[in-house]
Amino acid sequence: MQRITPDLRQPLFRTQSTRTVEAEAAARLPPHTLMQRAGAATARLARALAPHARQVWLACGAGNNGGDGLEAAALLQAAGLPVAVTCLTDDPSQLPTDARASWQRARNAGVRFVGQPPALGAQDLAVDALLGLGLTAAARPVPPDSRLLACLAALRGSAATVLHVDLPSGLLADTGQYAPGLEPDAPPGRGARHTLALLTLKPGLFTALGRDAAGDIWLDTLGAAPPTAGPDAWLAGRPDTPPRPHASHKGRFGDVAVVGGEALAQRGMGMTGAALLAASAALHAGAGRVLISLLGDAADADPALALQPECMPRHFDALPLDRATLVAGCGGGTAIAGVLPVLLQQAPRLVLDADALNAIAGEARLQRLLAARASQADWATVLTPHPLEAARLLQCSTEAVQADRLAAAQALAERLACTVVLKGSGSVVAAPERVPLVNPTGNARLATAGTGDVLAGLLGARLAALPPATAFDAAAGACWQHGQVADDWPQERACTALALARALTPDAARTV
Ligand SMILES: NC(=O)C1=CN([C@@H]2O[C@H](COP(=O)(O)OP(=O)(O)OC[C@H]3O[C@@H](n4cnc5c(N)ncnc54)[C@H](OP(=O)(O)O)[C@@H]3O)[C@@H](O)[C@H]2O)[C@@H](O)CC1
Ligand SMILES: [K+]
Repeated sequence: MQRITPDLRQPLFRTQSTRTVEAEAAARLPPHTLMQRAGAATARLARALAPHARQVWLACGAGNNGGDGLEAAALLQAAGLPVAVTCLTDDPSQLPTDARASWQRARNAGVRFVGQPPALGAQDLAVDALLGLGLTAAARPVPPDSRLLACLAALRGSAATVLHVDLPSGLLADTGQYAPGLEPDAPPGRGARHTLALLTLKPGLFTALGRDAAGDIWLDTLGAAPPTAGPDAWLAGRPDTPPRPHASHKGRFGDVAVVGGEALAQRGMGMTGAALLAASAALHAGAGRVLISLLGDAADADPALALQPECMPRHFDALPLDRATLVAGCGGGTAIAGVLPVLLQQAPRLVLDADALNAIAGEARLQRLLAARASQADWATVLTPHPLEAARLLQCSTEAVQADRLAAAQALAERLACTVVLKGSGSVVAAPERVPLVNPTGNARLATAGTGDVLAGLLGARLAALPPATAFDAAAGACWQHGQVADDWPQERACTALALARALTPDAARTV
């Protein structure tokens, strides 16, 4: 069993791939072995998480996830713990074969079966074995049974430590969304939350609503052989940032040019701050030189630029498009559309964010110019949409993007032939013909204006540095570093976008 941390890259498998792993393992082992191993791993972690529990309550569903819970209940009872089980079926003949055997073992061990969830205190432990990999998203004609809903509400609101077996019940393994009718309808309880993933890690644990539902994640492969097929996605690990040689000069770390920051005078909505944040991030992340080209009359940016004298203002026409890494769109307003055709056709390394994405979504010609970049050898293009911007580009709703974030990011990457960072909880990095990646770092402190601009600037710096990173690796590294700085942020200090930009370093070290 291992605890999952952001440092190590991990393979992720969707439901279908996990089913293959399960079938291959089950075929090699005596009957019931996998469930016994799953129950033993659950019992072991349960005891480690709540060594002083006065009560251990296990909520067990009517499938094999429930079987894992029943198996754990038998072992915990045998170890002398005060165990109570609520089982969603009163008739064991309704259980699948393995789960039926575990039900019998729990009975034989003397486990107490209770109809209703018991009251639990903060030192107690609840084990969630209601629904796992067998959960389906299809809407059901009959509403979920009231005992299931009561158990889910008790688990979710519990003050006790909760250990979810394989998946938090109700959460879909592939997407990190809840199945219809099983969404939480109250704020979560204050107890610690853990998930013990079995056989494989599933992408839904790490993106969309999965992070909040799952808490700390553990993996037990149950001794199953690694899957023969490659993973469906990767959980990113700490990026490999090469050390900077002593004999360095600024040319080695590249020029980043930020284009955006529509002036207040343009439409009465000043957005120069966004471009300045991206520029500051690029500078602190180690770009050799940072140029900034503001759109429109930049007079209102002068005081801010004076505070960051390392950033060099440039007219758009004076930018070295062929040599610099361009970060375009941060606070770009409508003015960005005017310079996009030139950027798309002349800038070999390009990060497109915010209003640049909105402009592209609204103009077929810009989409064609974007897709055409793929035919240029060694050109790199990264898009950094949040879910609404991705929805505009895909011409669908935000809900459709969030319903399967991995699939949406991949679809966008294939359609526009570039690297895509779909931002949000568990940012997804996708590129044509690459296995997508989910970022494990970051937290809700990043949900504040300007942090997206910081990410774009950081990405620009990673793309500009030598030795050259691929667009995919630069994007993955930037997401990881951006989130890690927020994860290391001192509790008592406000995490504003500017402070975040200034906490970046060239080597992804912890510096806050
Ligand atoms: N086999 C093995 O050896 C091993 C299996 N393992 C374990 O088995 C788990 C998978 O077990 P599984 O396939 O039996 O499905 P499971 O997650 O228990 O769910 C089935 C239940 O869900 C219900 N249900 C479905 N959708 C629903 C909805 N929308 N809304 C409401 N209810 C819904 C469905 O209801 P039904 O369709 O029958 O009405 C049925 O009652 C896996 O996660 C791991 O823990 C591991 O121990 C390794 C060894
Ligand atoms: K579960």
